[in-house]
Amino acid sequence: MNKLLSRIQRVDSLLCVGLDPTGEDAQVVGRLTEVIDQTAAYAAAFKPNLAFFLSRENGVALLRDTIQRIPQDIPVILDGKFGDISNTADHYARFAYDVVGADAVTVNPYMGDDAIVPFLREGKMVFVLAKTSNKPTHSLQDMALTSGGVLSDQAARISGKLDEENGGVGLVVGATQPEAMARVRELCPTQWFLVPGVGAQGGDLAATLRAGLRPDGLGVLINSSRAIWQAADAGAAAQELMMQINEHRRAAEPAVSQG
Ligand SMILES: O=c1ccn([C@@H]2O[C@H](COP(=O)(O)O)[C@@H](O)[C@H]2O)c(=O)[nH]1
Repeated sequence: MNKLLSRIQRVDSLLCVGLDPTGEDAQVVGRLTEVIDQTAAYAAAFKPNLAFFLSRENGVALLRDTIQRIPQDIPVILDGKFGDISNTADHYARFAYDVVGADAVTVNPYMGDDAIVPFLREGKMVFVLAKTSNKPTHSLQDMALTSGGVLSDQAARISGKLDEENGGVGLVVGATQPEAMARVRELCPTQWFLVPGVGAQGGDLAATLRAGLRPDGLGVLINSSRAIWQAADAGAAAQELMMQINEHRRAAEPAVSQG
């Protein structure tokens, strides 16, 4: 958490650069290096998605080398959407933190706090899936609870409780449904949101920031993966998105932190 805050303050950015490497194995290391080097100046964090590494021969080594390439002061969120019984989750946590060197992970809360607790470690962050950016036909997240609200509210509450007890727990909230984000922000007024869904998925950046930003102008990390990876100039794409985010933050004055 401190690493994230320090980084955000140093670069005045809420941009998370997603690393979902596609393309031939022979080119991928070069492209990863290029994207990291060109975008690092604008990145509050990087988010490699585990699937894009595991789908390659030597994917774990590629992931570890990629994380090592990222400047040390930039937090790395490993998007693995982990979620299993605690004994197994403990091994996922060792993989994420000790084997590949991530600073944070994404976790699926379907199996309850059991699946999340093993990832709570001093100095690390856990982003719990709450309201994701996809819009499935049959959505568990939108199922009504007899107690009122929907199932994703319960994920938000679990993450809030764990954050109160341990610190370092945020949520994943997609940018594609700003009204849902406003609801999660109401339930979780202080926590950090990792926000995928702008760029390739078409999320509305302005509406997302209006709904998700905390009064201090912080609290959201806007992720973009394909739109940066596929850009002819990844650095320019990242800089442009960082500037757009900051314009919207500034427009949401008065309480915005200037860095
Ligand atoms: O709700 C979610 C949770 C995670 N993701 C992941 O974020 C990136 C988004 O990629 P784009 O290319 O910017 O669309 C990708 O790794 C997803 O698996 C998400 O999209 N939505």
